Amino acid sequence: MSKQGNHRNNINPNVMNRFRYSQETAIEKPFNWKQLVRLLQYLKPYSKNLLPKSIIVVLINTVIRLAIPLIIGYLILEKAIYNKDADLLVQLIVLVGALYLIAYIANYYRIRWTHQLGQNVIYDIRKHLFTHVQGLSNNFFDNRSAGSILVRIMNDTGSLQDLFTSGIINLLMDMIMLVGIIVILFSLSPMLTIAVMIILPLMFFITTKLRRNIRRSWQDVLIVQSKLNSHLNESLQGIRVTQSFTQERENMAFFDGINTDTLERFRYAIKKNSMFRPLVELTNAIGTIVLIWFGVKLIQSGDIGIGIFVSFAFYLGMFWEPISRLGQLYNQLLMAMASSERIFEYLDERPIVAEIKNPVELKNVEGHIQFKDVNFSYDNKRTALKGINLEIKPGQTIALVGHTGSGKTTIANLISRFYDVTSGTVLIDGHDVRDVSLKSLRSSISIVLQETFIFSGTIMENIRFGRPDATDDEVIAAAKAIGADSFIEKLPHGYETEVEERGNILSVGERQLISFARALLADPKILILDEATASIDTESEVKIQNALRKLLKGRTSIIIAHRLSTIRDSDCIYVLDHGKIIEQGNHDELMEQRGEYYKLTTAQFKMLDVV
Ligand SMILES: Nc1ncnc2c1ncn2[C@@H]1O[C@H](COP(=O)(O)OP(=O)(O)OP(=O)(O)O)[C@@H](O)[C@H]1O
Repeated sequence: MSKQGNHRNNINPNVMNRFRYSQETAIEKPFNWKQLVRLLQYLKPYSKNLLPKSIIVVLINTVIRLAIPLIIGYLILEKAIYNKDADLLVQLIVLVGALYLIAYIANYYRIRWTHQLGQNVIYDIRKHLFTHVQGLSNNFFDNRSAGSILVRIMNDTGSLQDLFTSGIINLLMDMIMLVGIIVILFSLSPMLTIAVMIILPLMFFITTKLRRNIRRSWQDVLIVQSKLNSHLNESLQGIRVTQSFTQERENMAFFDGINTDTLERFRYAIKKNSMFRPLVELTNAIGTIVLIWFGVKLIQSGDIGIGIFVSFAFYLGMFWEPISRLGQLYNQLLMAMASSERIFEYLDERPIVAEIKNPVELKNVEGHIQFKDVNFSYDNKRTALKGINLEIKPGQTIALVGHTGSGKTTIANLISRFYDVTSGTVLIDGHDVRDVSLKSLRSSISIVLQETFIFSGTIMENIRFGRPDATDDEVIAAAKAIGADSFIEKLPHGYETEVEERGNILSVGERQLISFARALLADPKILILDEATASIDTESEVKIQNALRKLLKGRTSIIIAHRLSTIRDSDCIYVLDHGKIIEQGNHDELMEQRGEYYKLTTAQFKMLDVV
């Protein structure tokens, strides 16, 4: 700990400030039944098989455990032994043995089925959450780190496991047990019962007093865990940059810091948590003392027999068990409340880009795109696009050029409806994109980005991503058409070479070629190339130009490029500046105008001359 502290002290504070992650904020809400009921909905699919089966075995087990002390104390001691009835004694012993056996079998199935039930429910919640998160709009992901989303899908659902595995079913068992014991105790000796029950308020006090503390401390653990995940995720993704700037020590210092924080908060939560059981056991001890002291007096005065006292002792032993377990369940519930609040927060998140009821299904897309007076802001503060009007006829190729941050990618984002316009309309084949089903819209568009995402799997699978039903021959044909085939053939296992997530074994240009092949195979009507050729060297670019010509043929294409040589042949070039179109026309027209495009082009030629 002190070592870690020293480690941190030597680091420039400016560096430590670099590590800021969008953090989970603790959601403070009191325990609420509505939330629990919502959580319990996940049991519904099992209401006809696993749930009733588990309840039946729990009931059998509970009833037997309740009956045994009565048989031993009241029937065996008070009736059979007291009356010296040997036959009855043997029968009762056989009965107790048989009941124990049944209880053990029931218990075996209780454990098996409740665990099965718990695992199934967690599987369902995780699936529901992942499916939901996957359908959320881009702005959701803009504001959250991958690490914090990961924590909710994995850790938060995981912490519900105990509740569904043992908690809920045990709750039933414990409640029946408690009520059963109280009823039996009262019927055996009301006076002794009242004496022993004096401890109940103490129990209640303990559970309510610790309640808030425990809940908060578990939330704290989840918060730092999410920070740790975010940092790990970022560190691993940026490992090369970290190593090249020799920032490992700073990275490590920060990691140490949050790792220690996690450990400490966990320790604190455990400390709070572990106070429950000893306190329950303390009350247990007090109860036993009261029983012996008061029970012996009642026996001496002849108010109760020895058999009733023995039954009492049995029941008292059993009585604290469900109370202590209910305390445990209470903890589980508090943790489940914290986790489920966080899970439901995501589940209640609605995609901002939502489909209308009965959306238009785009069929036989022609690829006619129009922007009418489009204004857009990502955050309602800064304007990304201002008064954009443009029209791309089916099969045309247009180019978007302009300085960094001028709004080129934003136009592409609005065509695919990753975001909705702030005002104005974007039309595809005459339909407002907001009226069109997202699936039919996005499956008509392929986007090739500069930063290509390669999924873990084979090269073949990666190219097939855009059209999962394509045959191997079709995949290979697409790769050949693009010119990717020659480098793929040289890989150790050709098309079957496994690439890890992000495709680290491939060069940036090779990844780019794969994404071209992916786009060609998907055969979209609309193609968006966002800086897609930026990572390809000039020699390969000649090949790529040929491939591009094939790729663009018969499609409406939008090319975003800083390297202006790639867009010369476009039907129309739009020059953007601070979210506005400031010039438009084909290459020759714009060169004649001697405006911004002319300046950009000549600047690039001069740079090439210098090189
Ligand atoms: N997800 C986002 N949230 C908030 N603002 C954003 C987001 N994405 C982009 N912006 C802002 O919107 C403006 C336009 O960005 P855009 O990505 O369209 O620029 P660009 O012309 O494609 O730039 P580049 O040539 O660097 O790719 C910029 O000011 C940028 O900071």
